[in-house]
Amino acid sequence: MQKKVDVLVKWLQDQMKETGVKGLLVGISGGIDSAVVTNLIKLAAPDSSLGIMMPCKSNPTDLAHATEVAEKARIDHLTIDLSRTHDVLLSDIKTELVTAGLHNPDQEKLSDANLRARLRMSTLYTVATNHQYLVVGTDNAAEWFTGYFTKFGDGGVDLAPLAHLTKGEVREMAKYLGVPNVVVEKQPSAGLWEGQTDENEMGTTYEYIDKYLKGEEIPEKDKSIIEEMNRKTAHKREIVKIPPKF
Ligand SMILES: Nc1ncnc2c1ncn2[C@@H]1O[C@H](COP(=O)(O)OP(=O)(O)OC[C@H]2O[C@@H]([n+]3cccc(C(=O)O)c3)[C@H](O)[C@@H]2O)[C@@H](O)[C@H]1O
Ligand SMILES: Nc1ncnc2c1ncn2[C@@H]1O[C@H](COP(=O)(O)OP(=O)(O)OP(=O)(O)O)[C@@H](O)[C@H]1O
Ligand SMILES: [Mg+2]
Repeated sequence: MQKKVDVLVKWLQDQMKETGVKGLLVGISGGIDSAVVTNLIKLAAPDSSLGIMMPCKSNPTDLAHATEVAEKARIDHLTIDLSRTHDVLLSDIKTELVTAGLHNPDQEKLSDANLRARLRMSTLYTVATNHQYLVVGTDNAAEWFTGYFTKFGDGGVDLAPLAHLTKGEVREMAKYLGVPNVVVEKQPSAGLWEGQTDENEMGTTYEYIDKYLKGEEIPEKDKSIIEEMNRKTAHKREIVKIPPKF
């Protein structure tokens, strides 16, 4: 595991050198992926790394876990609460849509959720510009393959160091790096609405996604969910589409 950590830390340091930035930052959610990235950026840039907690009508336990992660990693951190901003922007958008007779209530929960992820992205880039840092993302191989992230939200980052690690490998790395147990053991959740868990929403499990990625056998039903997610989200892994030259 030390070798894997060394490879990722060196890669992060190389990216800093190549781009000439002064440091690295990450959003710390209280979940395991950002906990691992927090530790990696602190190792890569001990004096120029930053974690940002961004509750947005979130469960207060998540902020408590995020604070534990940051304190244990001894990383500089700050909290920016996005609840009020989210309320204002969402209600302004909704008012205009309702007035124009264009509001679609069936999509309300998802657009509310994705706005949270995109406000976090905007916040991270605002601080990144201020500090001349890069924004480090937390997507692991399972999330990257299935496209289980918000396009230009938590997917809108400069670097994605965990993109080749399965969720199981992220968990092993978290234990190795000393991430608090309560974070290692909790259910993965995007925290975008009350009671959301990744596995419930996806309709399959990280265990099956990890197995699939390692070329192991999994039930046909899960295989088709995973392949369908991958197919439908191809656009999230590409840069913006442009028309052919004319
Ligand atoms: N074929 C295509 N080519 C180009 N663009 C295409 C497209 N199909 C949709 N789009 C665009 O993409 C948008 C849909 O993508 P997107 O906005 O990402 O939205 P969508 O994939 O519908 O939702 C994001 C999913 O990621 C989950 N999530 C989000 C954030 C964090 C985490 C987590 O694990 O922490 C999970 C969230 O719970 C939800 O299930 C459409 O509104 C459209 O603008
Ligand atoms: N409340 C939050 N504060 C700061 N950053 C957040 C918050 N919620 C989400 N994020 C950012 O969005 C990323 C995507 O969330 P995601 O849930 O996939 O990762 P995680 O919470 O670290 O791990 P897990 O998938 O196990 O819950 C987080 O890793 C973090 O960088
Ligand atoms: Mg989470």
